[in-house]
Amino acid sequence: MSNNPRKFMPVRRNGQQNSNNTASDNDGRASVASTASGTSAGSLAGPRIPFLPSSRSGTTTIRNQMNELARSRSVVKPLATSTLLARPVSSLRASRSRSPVKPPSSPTKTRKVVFDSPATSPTKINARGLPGEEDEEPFSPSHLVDATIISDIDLSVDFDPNELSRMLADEQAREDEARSDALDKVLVSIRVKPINDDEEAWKPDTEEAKIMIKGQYARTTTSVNNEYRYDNVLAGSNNKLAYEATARRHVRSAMEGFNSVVFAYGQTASGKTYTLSGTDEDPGIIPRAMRDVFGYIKATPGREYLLRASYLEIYNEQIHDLLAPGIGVARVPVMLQGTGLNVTMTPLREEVVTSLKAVKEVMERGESNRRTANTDWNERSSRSHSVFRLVIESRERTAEGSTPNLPSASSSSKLHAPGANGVRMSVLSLIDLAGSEKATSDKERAKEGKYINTSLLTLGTVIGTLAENASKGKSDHVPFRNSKLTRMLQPSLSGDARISVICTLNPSPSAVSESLNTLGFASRVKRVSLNATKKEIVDHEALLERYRKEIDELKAKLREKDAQERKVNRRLSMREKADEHRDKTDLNLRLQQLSKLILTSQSVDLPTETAGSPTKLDFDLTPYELQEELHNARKRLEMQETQILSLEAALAARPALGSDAPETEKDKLIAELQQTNRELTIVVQGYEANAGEPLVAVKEDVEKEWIDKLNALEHQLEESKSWAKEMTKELESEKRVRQRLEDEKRALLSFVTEVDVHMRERTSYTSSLPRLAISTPRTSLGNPENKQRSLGAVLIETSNASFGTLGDLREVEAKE
Ligand SMILES: Nc1ncnc2c1ncn2[C@@H]1O[C@H](COP(=O)(O)OP(=O)(O)OP(=O)(O)O)[C@@H](O)[C@H]1O
Repeated sequence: MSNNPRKFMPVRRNGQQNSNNTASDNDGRASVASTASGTSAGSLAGPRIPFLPSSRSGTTTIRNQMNELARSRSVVKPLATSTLLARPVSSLRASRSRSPVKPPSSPTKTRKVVFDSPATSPTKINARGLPGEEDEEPFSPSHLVDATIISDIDLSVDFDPNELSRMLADEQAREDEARSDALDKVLVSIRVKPINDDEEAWKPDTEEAKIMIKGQYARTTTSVNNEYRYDNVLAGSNNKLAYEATARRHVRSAMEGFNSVVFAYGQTASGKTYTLSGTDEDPGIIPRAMRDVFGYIKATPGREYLLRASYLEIYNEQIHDLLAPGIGVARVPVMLQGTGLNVTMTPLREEVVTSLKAVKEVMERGESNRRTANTDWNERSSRSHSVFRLVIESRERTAEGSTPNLPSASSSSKLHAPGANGVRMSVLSLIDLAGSEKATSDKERAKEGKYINTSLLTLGTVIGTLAENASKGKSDHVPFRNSKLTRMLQPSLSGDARISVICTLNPSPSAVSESLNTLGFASRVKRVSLNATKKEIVDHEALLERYRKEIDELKAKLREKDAQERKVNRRLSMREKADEHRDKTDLNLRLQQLSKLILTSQSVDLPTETAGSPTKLDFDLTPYELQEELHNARKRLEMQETQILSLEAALAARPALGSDAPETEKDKLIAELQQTNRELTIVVQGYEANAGEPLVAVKEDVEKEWIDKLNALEHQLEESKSWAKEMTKELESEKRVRQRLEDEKRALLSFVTEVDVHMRERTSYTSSLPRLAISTPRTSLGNPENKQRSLGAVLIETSNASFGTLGDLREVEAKE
């Protein structure tokens, strides 16, 4: 389990873990991973329980808590999504109104109902799952998990509280769709920007989906119509509501195989960008749409998907690929080719995206390219049309086609036979149009304004003609070719897409005439008829199919190699064995890379947050924390792998240039290829640097450890050296003392010898004299030898007394 990063759930460090409803924001995010994977795992492969080390007693409690939480989710989540949806909407509404979802007084009580109260339990339990007081309805097993008893604690901490209502809204939308075929018309919504000024010229009625101009301002216009009705009229700043009302259905349609277009139209500063992009706190249509795309994949186990994103802008009637290499004007402009429904853009870079994070990265890159094109990018952004496109390829999953590193046994039974269906391909286009504006005296602005107004005017004319044709059954010429914008939108506007238009309005009295224009455009768009159909494309056109084929081939090759390996009596040299091993590793690597590009409900990860991993390994981390580090590192590597593959895919998808193509075209292509090559090199270098990062970290740590040790040893050495110096000094002084003593000894000996000689001479002289009657006591001096000795001893003692070194002298003598 720990080998598969997707199955690993990161948990905060330092013993913090998700705990009930007191979890912090960060905990909430961490548990998104578990909830998201837990949901799909619950339906296909059982609940995923995070890796937790069993040896550490401190974490055992955490593990128990987590496991309990996982068990509770495995019971509650599938029912919270699928079972609730399976019930009629009306009954759900009834049950919600009877007993609204409330936080329980004690979190453990609700869980007890799920796990500890078997049907035989004599305890009476009420509909809220609490023992004791009874409700009117007696407890029955069918109430075990129900909308009425699911409390917040049973949902993950990050569970969107409006998820249920969104599902209900979905159901409602589905019913609406089936009833009125609403998506065969353009969905037209008006969004009125809130202004601080009390004075507003317009009065939106969101309930009735109409907007009225206030009396005093109506008189100032030539319009006879003072009230306008649309599919939606929105006021306020809530982007979530705006998304749900205007774009959600279209995103789902795109996932189901219909081309879908959502665009915002309106005067400058009326709120188009706010509606499409939103803010960090309240994301707009594009980020919400992307989240729903991945949510849809997650909720659709029967299909597999390949997503490709592109981002472009139309500025001064030129299309710029915001993801293409080159900067600003150096970038090769995108050309529109083909006619009618077959208009294509080339060269246009499409990048395979496998996660929300990757989509965000693509968008940010696009924005930054936009910025480099013009220092005053903010100004420019409002003066160019920007188009974010997501190509969605999908097909039914087959048992063979299930991703290789996932457990297919449990899911294969749900899958269809191979080749049952072709590949569906659709494009979701999210367009932020430039703001329409009045004439200006500034030359540059006037030029931009001319282009903007030309394209918007052409859009209006095209829409008007289409509306006329539709309502009067005519087939008048539609001037699509008069602007790049309308030409690009031709396939969609011709009916082959589901379209939602959000017309943004500045309610200020000073903008009444612009607002009337916008409402006029909205009314015309409303009359356009659409007839979008699902498209199944031939195999070789779909990247998904190409990848799938390659995957199948790789698998076949691997099987063949395995079979060969098993053959008996197969003798291989070491070199052959190494080659074979390397071949297999390469095949496996490519297989894994391709498999990652194909998204399935199991592989999609909704949470986007990945905590930045520290670059150094801390050996004091617990095994669990190290596992977390590893997980983060793997995620980073995966992202880079995907980036490499996206670039490869972009290369593969590049249209081949015919041999008769003009030289300039060839040069352009070569320049582009060189740039792509450079990018690939940079990414690969980054990848390699990252891949080596753990090693670098280990090396740094080991080095640090050894440097510390070395310093300690050097210190020790210094101490020893100074000790040795001291010793040498002492020895020197000892030596000097010894020398002095020897000199003294020698002097003393010669003195003694001299004295002895002198004494002997004196004795012989005395003995030659006539004997004196001197009475000498009979002591030791009676013996001449003793006499001599005693004198020597006396002298020596005298000399010792004067030098005080007799002991030393004796010692030296003894040694000698
Ligand atoms: N519904 C809204 N709620 C709150 N603020 C809004 C809303 N609509 C627009 N705004 C604010 O009004 C300002 C202008 O909005 P925005 O940039 O979205 O206009 P725009 O139509 O995209 O302009 P342009 O055509 O020049 O690009 C921004 O500061 C934005 O935050």
